[in-house]
Amino acid sequence: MFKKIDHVGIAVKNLEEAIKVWEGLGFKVEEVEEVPDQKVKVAVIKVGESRIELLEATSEDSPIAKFIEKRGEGIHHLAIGVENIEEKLKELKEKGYRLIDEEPRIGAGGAKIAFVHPKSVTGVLLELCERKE
Ligand SMILES: C[C@@H](C(=O)O)C(=O)SCCNC(=O)CCNC(=O)[C@H](O)C(C)(C)COP(=O)(O)OP(=O)(O)OC[C@H]1O[C@@H](n2cnc3c(N)ncnc32)[C@H](O)[C@@H]1OP(=O)(O)O
Ligand SMILES: [Co+2]
Repeated sequence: MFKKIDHVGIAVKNLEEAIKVWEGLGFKVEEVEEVPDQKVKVAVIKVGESRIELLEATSEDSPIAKFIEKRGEGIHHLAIGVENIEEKLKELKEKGYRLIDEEPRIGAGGAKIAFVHPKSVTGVLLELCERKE
């Protein structure tokens, strides 16, 4: 059911500056994409079978803006690749996990994504991600 760690999301104040820092480490940004539905701009770094997602808010009311206001820059969410996101959401709902998204939404790279509330997952914002590889 779980395929792999799809990506780790990192909240950053300024994407261009963050890209310089991460590329200085030797990583390579594959693409930069805006995801208006999530009010974010994303820089994707491939690391083996997983990714690092650098996230900048595109509006004041972006979840990333609120997160940085409260906690500063840092790890924001953990995304796990799943075979069938609808099935997983149904299972977690039945088990009483607090779903932020009852239905999947479209995320970076056209993946189907849905979030589970951090209060239900030991303080971790969990993203389920179904991606056509
Ligand atoms: C591009 C796409 C993709 O992969 O394709 C993405 O990733 S988009 C990535 C951006 N989109 C998202 O994050 C969408 C899902 N996120 C949300 O719906 C929101 O950010 C929530 C997670 C519901 C939090 O929003 P809310 O307005 O409730 O903020 P809040 O500060 O009042 O947070 C409520 C409680 O959750 C905690 N909290 C908030 N954000 C957290 C996070 N990222 N990790 C762990 N805990 C977190 C706060 O500390 C607070 O706990 P205390 O009360 O104990 O202080
Ligand atoms: Co993500």
